[in-house]
Amino acid sequence: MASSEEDGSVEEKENNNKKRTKSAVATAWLTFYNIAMTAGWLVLAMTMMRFYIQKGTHKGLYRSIARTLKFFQTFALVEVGHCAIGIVRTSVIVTGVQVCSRIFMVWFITNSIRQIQNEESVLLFLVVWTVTEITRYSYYTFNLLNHLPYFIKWARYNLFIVMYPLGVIGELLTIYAALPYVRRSGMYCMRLPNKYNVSFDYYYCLIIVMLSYIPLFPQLYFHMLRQRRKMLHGEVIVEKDD
Ligand SMILES: CCCCCCCCCCCCC[C@@H](O)CC(=O)SCCNC(=O)CCNC(=O)[C@H](O)C(C)(C)COP(=O)(O)OP(=O)(O)OC[C@H]1O[C@@H](n2cnc3c(N)ncnc32)[C@H](O)[C@@H]1OP(=O)(O)O
Repeated sequence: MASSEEDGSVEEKENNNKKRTKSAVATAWLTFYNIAMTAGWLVLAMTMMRFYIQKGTHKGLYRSIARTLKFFQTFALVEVGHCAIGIVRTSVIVTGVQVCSRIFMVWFITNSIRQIQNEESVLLFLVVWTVTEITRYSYYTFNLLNHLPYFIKWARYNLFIVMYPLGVIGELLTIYAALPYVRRSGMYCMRLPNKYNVSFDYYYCLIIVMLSYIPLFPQLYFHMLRQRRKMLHGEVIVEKDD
């Protein structure tokens, strides 16, 4: 009996040690990740401001930041992994939709269709994303370091109220502007007959993507409103599992 109790406590200690090491490694990685992402989006903000001050126009701005934007926005895929392995307490689905829709906007819309890169709507979502991500990653960083200034917490859980709809407007207007070019060029389309016997029309795919904002965006927005109530007003919220 005594020996099994001893075994139990040794096992428990080992488990606790493993958890501690795992959480120390996870915290170190998350701190590094969030600092790198804050820095990346700050570089984007500074490049955009410098471009606008020097040229006095937003035309050509996308080209000047394209590489940095593609790198940091694509790297955010790591966040889906963070949720999947459980080192952050966020839904894989919510994070997955958020990150994938952004990657889609960058790679399959803005980067692929040169003719729309100078649209005002592109500038709108770029500015909104940049402000949001600098706030979000600096919030996570200071939070992990246990030195979170209240104004960053306030910004994280208030700015999105306006920024989220503005970002969505920018994204939807950009996809809408892309439609005529996609239709005319037939890009990413597969017409029958072909050896795979599959037909795909990117134009209709884009219309479906636009329509999918109707059910998906409110879920992300209400998720953030619940987070806001929890973080700023201390409300206990029971979330359903994925
Ligand atoms: C393939 C084709 C796809 C086509 C799909 C088309 C449909 C698309 C519809 C979607 C529209 C999206 C539009 C969007 O792109 C527009 C914009 O973004 S505009 C700019 C405004 N945006 C925002 O404000 C973004 C808000 N969203 C988010 O912040 C996150 O992405 C989200 C995952 C939605 C929510 O975040 P989360 O659930 O993580 O909330 P919290 O920040 O409160 O965090 C919860 C806890 O997790 C800890 N955490 C999370 N991440 C980290 C991290 N990196 N490091 C450390 N800790 C982290 C956090 O601290 C919390 O922990 P605790 O509860 O212990 O305090």
